[in-house]
Amino acid sequence: MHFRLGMKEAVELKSAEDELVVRHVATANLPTKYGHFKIWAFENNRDGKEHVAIVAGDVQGKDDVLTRIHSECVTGDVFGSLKCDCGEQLERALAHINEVGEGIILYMRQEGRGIGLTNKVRAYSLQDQGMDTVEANNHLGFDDDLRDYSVAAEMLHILGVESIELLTNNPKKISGLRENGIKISERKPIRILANPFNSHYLNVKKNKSGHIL
Ligand SMILES: Nc1nc2c(ncn2[C@@H]2O[C@H](COP(=O)(O)OP(=O)(O)OP(=O)(O)O)[C@@H](O)[C@H]2O)c(=O)[nH]1
Repeated sequence: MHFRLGMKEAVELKSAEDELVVRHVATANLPTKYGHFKIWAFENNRDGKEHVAIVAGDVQGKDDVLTRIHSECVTGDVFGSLKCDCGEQLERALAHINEVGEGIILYMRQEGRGIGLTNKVRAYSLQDQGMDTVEANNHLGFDDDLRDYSVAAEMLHILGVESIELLTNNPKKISGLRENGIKISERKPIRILANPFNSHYLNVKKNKSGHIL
């Protein structure tokens, strides 16, 4: 059956769609070495960026859902770089959520704290010359951290969780999500052992960027 929309309804529908930043595109099964998950694909209507949620169990309508908001780190997540703590945190989170049997990882395409992969490599090159992670960003003309959590919050709203326990050491993630209407019942620390290549980076995160380490 087809309905023809009047001009007024069509305009109202268009503006409601325009307000949605992100839309859910597809969901599929994702068996992994950490356990069996569902993968939800999302697309940002404004910048076309693709983000995914990795979900264990049925989280719709649930409280205190164990959740990690993970920003993309190709070097750490894919290549096993020892310069940061990203890859290990992602693995820990996947294993932990699988153990609990219910939870969410949002994998946000915010590479390099939002500056992108090429600029992160530029920043790494400056770090090779002695700058720390914050100084390198600033030298390139960027703030330390360009991330915003409104898209992540919208994805959590679409997944239908009531409240979350957030796996993070970063207080800005907590305030950024809360500002966007997400209830966080608890922060769960995510502890990683330092190695000789990332210990300076972790100290800078603690002393300059406010991470709880
Ligand atoms: N610009 C820049 N980005 C980096 C560097 N090292 C790692 N990153 C990025 O930092 C981000 C870290 O993401 P997350 O692990 O989700 O966030 P976090 O701020 O460490 O907070 P938690 O892990 O939740 O405690 C990723 O996007 C990495 O690509 C660096 O030296 N410079």
